[in-house]
Amino acid sequence: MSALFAPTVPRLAALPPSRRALEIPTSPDRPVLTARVARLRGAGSMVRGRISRLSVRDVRFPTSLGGHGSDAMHTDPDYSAAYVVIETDAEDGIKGCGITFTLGKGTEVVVCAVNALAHHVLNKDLKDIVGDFRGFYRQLTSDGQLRWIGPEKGVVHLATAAVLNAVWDLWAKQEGKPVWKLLVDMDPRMLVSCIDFRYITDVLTEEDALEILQKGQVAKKEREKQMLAQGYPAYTTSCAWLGYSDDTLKQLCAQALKDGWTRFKVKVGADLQDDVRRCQIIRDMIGPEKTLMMDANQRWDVPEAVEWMSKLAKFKPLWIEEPTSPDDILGHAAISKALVPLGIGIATGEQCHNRVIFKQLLQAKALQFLQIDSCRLGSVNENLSVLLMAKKFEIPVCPHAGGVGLCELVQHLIIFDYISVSASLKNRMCEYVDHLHEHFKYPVMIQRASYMPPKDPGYSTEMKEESVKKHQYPDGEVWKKLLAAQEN
Ligand SMILES: C[C@H](O)[C@@H](O)[C@@H](O)[C@H](O)C(=O)O
Ligand SMILES: [Mg+2]
Repeated sequence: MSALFAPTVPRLAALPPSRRALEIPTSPDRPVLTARVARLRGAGSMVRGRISRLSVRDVRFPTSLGGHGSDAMHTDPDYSAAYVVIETDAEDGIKGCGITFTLGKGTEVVVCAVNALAHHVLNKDLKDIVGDFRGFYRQLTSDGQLRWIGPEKGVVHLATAAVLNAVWDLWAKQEGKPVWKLLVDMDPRMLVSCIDFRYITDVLTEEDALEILQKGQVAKKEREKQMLAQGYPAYTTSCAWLGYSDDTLKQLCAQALKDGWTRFKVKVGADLQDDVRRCQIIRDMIGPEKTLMMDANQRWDVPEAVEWMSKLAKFKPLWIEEPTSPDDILGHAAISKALVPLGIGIATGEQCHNRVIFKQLLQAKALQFLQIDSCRLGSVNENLSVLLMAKKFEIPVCPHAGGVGLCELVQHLIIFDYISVSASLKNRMCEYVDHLHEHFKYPVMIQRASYMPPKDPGYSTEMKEESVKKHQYPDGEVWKKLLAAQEN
């Protein structure tokens, strides 16, 4: 269902001045706002226009019909997105598109949350937003009424990500650069000004962040060239969804090997005997040298995770992903302590609420591979803080991708990370899943099992209008047919 927001009179205008002050969460550093805007202008920035319109649509793909995306906890996922488009009055016709990844019915709840946040964006000058991005991020995440159903977690945070992803897309399009390049070229002080450091200054201060980013400037040009020539290494999850038959698994694995893939992820966690059989098939097919990862999608309690993985250790997995609840930091630490001696690392992050939980996972030595997600955290802004914390703790970042659009988005973050932050490819790779790219205007490009840096301006978030129309729920052609068939 589509919800459209025409320009409205700002809600604040109706309030007496005394209340207005209460309604606007002040930016931590509003006094330097003008300095930042000046810096933007000084950098020859092209930023322009006032946000005049925001629309959000519920777009769903019936992936559950083929068992695609299935795991031990999500047995029938319909890959979906709350798809946000923002427009400005700048008359250049450029729109910012943002998504957040959801599953089926969850989308309608996220769409409501985007609508509830829309007034923070409407009638704002893009220049003011990006000139004080930290302040704007905090305005969205500190809404005095909406933060009660977060804060910075769950539905309201997914919605924040969709909105901010659209802002980043708009900004990068206006600058004529892909987001990764916008970030790589950005002055480190400006990058730092996009991050909300609240709650993480015990491990990462603004000064620490600046120092990391300044060090990252060294040999940056060479790393950029390297990325453009070779791309960022990827692994595939496409062969081994839990709902696939052994025949499908074998067929897809054979094809992936032919296509040059060397790193594979298999879903586990529902039934031990099934896991043993499927892991044996895949290990036999890929041989002892290629990399295998396992993903339990939060299925186990802590002792169960250790016991189960001890039985799968013979298949030499590099990591077990989400062995238990994503909120259980100490549980992850305990599992890590038990499994690292067996050569198995812990990976987690696709359902990690925010930078605070990532901070604690790092502090507690609860993970060996950190999986950022472009749509679960508060967009580029919050992801920047996590990339910098991971660098400080020297933990490799291996982003979560797949779903619908996650590969398109996260490639920008990890390419930036390599060029400007980590400067390392050791133990690093980005997830790839071969679904639904055809619905995007600027789909990812994979060559030799690597992500080739996107060249089109923006965040690669724009979907093809005909795909959106067809898959909108429940009125799109695809869903009308499916729903009618269900009734008969
Ligand atoms: C429901 C989804 O497909 C998940 O299974 C998927 O994101 C997965 O955890 C992954 O790591 O790719
Ligand atoms: Mg996973």
